Amino acid sequence: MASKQVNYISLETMMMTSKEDHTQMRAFVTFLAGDGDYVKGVVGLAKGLRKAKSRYPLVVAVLPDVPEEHRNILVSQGCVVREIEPVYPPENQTQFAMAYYVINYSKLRIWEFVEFSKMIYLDGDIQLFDNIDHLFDLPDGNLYAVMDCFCEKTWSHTPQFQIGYCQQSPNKVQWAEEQLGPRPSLYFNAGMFVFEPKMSIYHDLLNNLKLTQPTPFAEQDFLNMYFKDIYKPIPPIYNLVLAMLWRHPENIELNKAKVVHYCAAGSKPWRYTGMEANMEREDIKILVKKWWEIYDDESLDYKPEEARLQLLKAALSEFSNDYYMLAPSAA
Ligand SMILES: O=c1ccn([C@@H]2O[C@H](COP(=O)(O)OP(=O)(O)O)[C@@H](O)[C@H]2O)c(=O)[nH]1
Ligand SMILES: OC[C@H]1O[C@H](O[C@@H]2[C@@H](O)[C@H](O)[C@@H](O)[C@H](O)[C@@H]2O)[C@H](O)[C@@H](O)[C@H]1O
Ligand SMILES: [Mn+2]
Repeated sequence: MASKQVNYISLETMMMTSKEDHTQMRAFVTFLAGDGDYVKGVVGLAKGLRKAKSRYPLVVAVLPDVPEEHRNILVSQGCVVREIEPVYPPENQTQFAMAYYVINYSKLRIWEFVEFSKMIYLDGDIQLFDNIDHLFDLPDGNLYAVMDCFCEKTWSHTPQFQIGYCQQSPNKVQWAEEQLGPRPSLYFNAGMFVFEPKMSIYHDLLNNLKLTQPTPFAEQDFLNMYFKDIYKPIPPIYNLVLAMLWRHPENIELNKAKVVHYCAAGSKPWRYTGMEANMEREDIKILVKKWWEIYDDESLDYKPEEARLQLLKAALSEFSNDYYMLAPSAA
């Protein structure tokens, strides 16, 4: 019996011929700036995506000031590291809600990652506790994100905060149109959003930025202005803004949260002390502990050989399906 000559084509060739059309390239993307401790957030995110068995890679858009050592840590965790140039807002006297928000405009560079047809942006202070790959299948042409909450004092500069209005509970305090003008459009938290990179949008974003007076929530305000006509809200389980736990508990089912956003003051797990307002809450302590369990779990570290094997298995199963369909029936 002649040995069955099997020509093992390269894994890369297999992947090139895989069913998934390469215009359907998809990835998660996050943003990292500075040489500080946010790199821990990104490592945690990479491990959380692995624990959730996501099919897609994590691209990290890094500013030039991210040190080689941090970039190597991210590569060792299976991340795709892409350096971007900073984006600055026009000259301004704005008091940003947080002084460092000025660097967050650099997030806009992710619209030029056009080798990907669809991406999900996640802040570095976000963690996944369930698989959200299905969000990549949301219809094209919209930007999908979770609605924010206006009740924290970081919003004290806004009319909605001053009258106690919040889009999360629109009937609690009515928005008086005659005095205040039209109700604000639905407003999303820019810590997580599903979007399609496109050069035409990228250039239009940067051109519009030059003409837009910066505001306290920096690029988040700008993105809400720019995408207000195509923004589509998705449920809070996809970006639990922690303040919702004490501001709108009726809107939250904590055990169903697939994505948690550690954006409340004092809630960054890698800096957590429990001293700031609301940080002594049991649910906050549990969420911080859950973040550390993933961060410290060595079984979730990236293992290149295992990753290649997974790729090979996926490619072989697709390839063999095609092969048996094409191969002559056995004699
Ligand atoms: O020194 C910093 C500050 C911010 N970021 C990135 O910018 C995102 C937005 O900032 P942050 O999450 O602190 O804003 P918040 O959601 O807490 O308002 C972070 O998640 C990080 O991805 C960073 O890499 N280094
Ligand atoms: O640079 C502006 C930032 O704006 C957002 O911050 C949050 C945070 O400040 C909370 O403390 C507020 O309560 C919340 O409403 C606000 O959205 C995004 O999460 C972040 O990625 C970034 O875009
Ligand atoms: Mn954040």
